[in-house]
Amino acid sequence: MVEFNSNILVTLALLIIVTWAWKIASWLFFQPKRLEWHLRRQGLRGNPYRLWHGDLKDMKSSTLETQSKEINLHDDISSYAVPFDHHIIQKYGKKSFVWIGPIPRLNIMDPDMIRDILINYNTFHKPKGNFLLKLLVDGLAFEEGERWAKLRKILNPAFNLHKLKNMLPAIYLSCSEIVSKWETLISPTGSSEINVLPYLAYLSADVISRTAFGSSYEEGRRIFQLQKEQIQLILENSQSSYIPGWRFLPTKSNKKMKEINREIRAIVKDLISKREKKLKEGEMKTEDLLGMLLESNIKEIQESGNKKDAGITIDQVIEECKLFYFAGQETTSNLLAWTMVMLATHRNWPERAREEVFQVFGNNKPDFEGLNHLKVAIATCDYKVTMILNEVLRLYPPVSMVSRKTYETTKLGDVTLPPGVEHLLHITFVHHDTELWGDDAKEFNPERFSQGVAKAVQKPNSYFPFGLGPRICIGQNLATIEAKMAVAMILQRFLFELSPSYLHGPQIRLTLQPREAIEQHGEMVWRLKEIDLETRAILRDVMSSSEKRMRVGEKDAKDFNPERVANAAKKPPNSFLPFGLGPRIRIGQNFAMMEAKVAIALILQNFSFEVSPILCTCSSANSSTSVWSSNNSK
Ligand code: HEM
Repeated sequence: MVEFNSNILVTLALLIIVTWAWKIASWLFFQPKRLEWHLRRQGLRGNPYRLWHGDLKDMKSSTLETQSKEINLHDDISSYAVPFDHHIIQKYGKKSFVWIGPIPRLNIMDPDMIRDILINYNTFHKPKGNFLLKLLVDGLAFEEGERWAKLRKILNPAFNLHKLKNMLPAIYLSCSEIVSKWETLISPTGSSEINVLPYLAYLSADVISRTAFGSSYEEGRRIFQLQKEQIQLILENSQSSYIPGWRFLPTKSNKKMKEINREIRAIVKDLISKREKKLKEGEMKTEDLLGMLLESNIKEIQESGNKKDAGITIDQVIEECKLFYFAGQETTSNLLAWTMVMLATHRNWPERAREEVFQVFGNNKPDFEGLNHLKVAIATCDYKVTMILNEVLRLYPPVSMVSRKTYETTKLGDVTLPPGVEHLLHITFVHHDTELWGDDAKEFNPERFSQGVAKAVQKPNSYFPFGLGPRICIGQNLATIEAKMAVAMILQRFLFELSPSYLHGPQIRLTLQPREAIEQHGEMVWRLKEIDLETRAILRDVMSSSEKRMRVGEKDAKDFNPERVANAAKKPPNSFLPFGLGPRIRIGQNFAMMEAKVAIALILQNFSFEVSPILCTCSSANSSTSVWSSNNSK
């Protein structure tokens, strides 16, 4: 009997071992080989499958090698930020694939395919099984099918543009805190070098804290810090190959990640219960995301006739709140960081946008009483600032790629995909494609959006910084309002330029970030110069009078006649070149002009002056001393 039992046990153990061995062999070898055969048969190309790692090792080394170097602002960022995929596309063409371990991932850059994939969200799913990412966030962004539809229905009302306008005071407070802080950091001489990155990160975390929880940044601070730590751990883990079951092992980093997750959940839970208590006591209006989410949830339950599974549980509410932080913080702060880089290096654009900001905001700081005006201002401050933000989102899309996976045989264009293939929709590559955007695709030119997004694109679906279709970013309006408000308030108060120590090198760590943000030790510094109220008024006048000057004709070439410069465009090309010409034109041109305009305007406002009789105009520049006699005109 004992012998019989032990025979059964041995057979069972053997059976289990053989089954697992077969599963592992299939997962590591037979399945990838079968998928490869299907793809190659249909004209798709990529590296031959290499056991377990696929292309992961090459991907890691090519990223490290490429990103150890610095690039110029005008260089192509696609080959820098996503070097391996870029290399594969160059080598095998647009119909190519990359091996993510044993899984082939197609490179998708065709706008029609992008539409087909993102519209058919029930066929093309978000790849599941990324446990590490799930530790960081879960909820709407990772749900599928009916669960996703139910959640989206409950969450949608909270992100409605009309409701978001009620959050303007909260967003204003966050922006105001940052610009006031910068004002205090600026030295009495009026200009200072400030590392703006931490402030931009603070700003978008603060906006989420205030709009989601109606509380200050301080209360949400811990969540923000913990999520940053979690992202770091996840990135470290995701760089090694995936091993099934690894997550259950009590490794140091697995334990740390679970601990962080528990702490974040506890903080959010506490915030929610305080919120619910206040709601019950009728103390607080429901004008924050959490309040609206809870309200919308109650409505959903009531409309379903109080069905048990209608609405969402407290655990799901916690996940959504974590998701707001995750999805909204880094994305928006990177949008702002790239906007500042672009404005600092394309000086005519801040001037043009500043003019618009002065027109809608006036010279005064917007304050609480002026919030109604602010609502109108933000809605109308819609031209140049929006053009700039659209162009930044095109060139530096914070979410630079989205992925999908098919779990059944699916047709995509002229290819039939076997189940198990992933798709990477390269937002950056599509946004930089000269076939879709013209020869200047890689240049910063907000003008292309002057007639709106629909007219800027040559082919539909070639611009999708917020995704497309039913799963388009739910926070798009919130991010846009925050970015507009922040850019407007920064332009209204500061002139800025990049510090010479800035190193350009956009890299993807979940989002597309400046190199400094990743290296953490580097600094993305701007030389900020505060524009005081008086100067703002002068600046505004200088700007509007420049329009009048444009209409004036020319006089004799040797006379001092500033009016002629306004007509320089009518002169033969290249006959006015005080800052040089071509690609090496002085980078500081606009900054110098702005500074000179402000200085001259202030001098003219405060002094009348004349050249002293002792000034000798024919002596050499080195030996002569310019002397003015001035009278304070006040
Ligand atoms: C500049 C800022 C932002 C950018 C560029 C951005 C980009 C995107 C993109 C491309 C997607 C689609 C992902 C996919 O299809 O796989 C997405 C989805 C999402 N975003 Fe954003 N986002 C931004 C800000 C925000 C903010 C502020 C929030 C919330 C507070 C947010 C919440 C979400 C959520 C919840 C989803 C998932 C939607 C769903 O699956 O139904 N995002 N975002």
